[in-house]
Amino acid sequence: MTDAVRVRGLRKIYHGRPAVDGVDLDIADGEIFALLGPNGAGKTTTVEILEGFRKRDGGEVSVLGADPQRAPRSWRYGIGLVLQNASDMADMTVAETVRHFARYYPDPRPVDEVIDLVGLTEKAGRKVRTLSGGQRRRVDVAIGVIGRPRLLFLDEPTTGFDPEARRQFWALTRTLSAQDGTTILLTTHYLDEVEALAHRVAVLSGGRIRATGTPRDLGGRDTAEATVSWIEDGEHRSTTTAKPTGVVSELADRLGDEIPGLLVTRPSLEDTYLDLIGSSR
Ligand SMILES: Nc1ncnc2c1ncn2[C@@H]1O[C@H](COP(=O)(O)OP(=O)(O)OP(=O)(O)O)[C@@H](O)[C@H]1O
Repeated sequence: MTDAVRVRGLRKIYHGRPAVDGVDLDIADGEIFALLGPNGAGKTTTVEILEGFRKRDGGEVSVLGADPQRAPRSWRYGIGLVLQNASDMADMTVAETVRHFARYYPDPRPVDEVIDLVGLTEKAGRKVRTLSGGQRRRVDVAIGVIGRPRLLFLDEPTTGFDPEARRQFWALTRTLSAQDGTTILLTTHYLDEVEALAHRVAVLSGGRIRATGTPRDLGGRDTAEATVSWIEDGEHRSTTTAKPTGVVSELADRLGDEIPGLLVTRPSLEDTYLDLIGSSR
């Protein structure tokens, strides 16, 4: 598999202080990759360097096979950006806005097809400023994908969404990934978004990658000790163990096949994330 993004030893310094301090990243073609980190971690700086909007102070960067600082204009056609409120332009309708952006690309998707993809067909004739926040964000996505990008950057895409709008947005992101094989780099503060969408996630804190993995195995949480809890003699009991299956079968021998109140848990993504960023501070 080829890599859509390859970064080695990336550094960016502001006023003598590193904001990005030796970051390595590999994002495979077709992957949904999340960059997760607290405020000031260096996410925006990293992503804007990958997008070609900021210059780095050190390291190597390859995005779709080119160095963003030296890439030809045609390179940009392969990149899609979903920026916050890109669609808050003028007094234009949804269709007019999407058509306007289509003109920047040599081989845009059909405007109607993109409006349908983002679920705005019924609103195509409405002025963008009359739409809800979630609907406007869909217009931002339509603008981001109109040029058939191979790599799409989603910057905190669901901030301010209600739960239903978030789920709809997640479904749209999965469709883009599954239908077109679009590689997606997502920055987010939301752990449930990472679990719902990302094939892999990197935790960035203090300008450094603290861990990379699937959301499931991040920081070794899939192999971390489990807590087994149950009810016995009317009391809640629990134990921490590396071998939960053994504990459960022992309990079943003692208490019968239906162990009252049985629960087996491992550290949540939130536990692991807070540990990772906590220990980096
Ligand atoms: N143009 C700039 N000039 C000086 N310092 C900057 C500049 N841009 C970012 N920084 C600093 O670099 C660090 C990383 O900022 P960055 O915006 O990349 O973080 P982030 O992870 O995107 O944070 P957030 O989640 O708050 O958006 C911060 O300490 C920030 O103050």
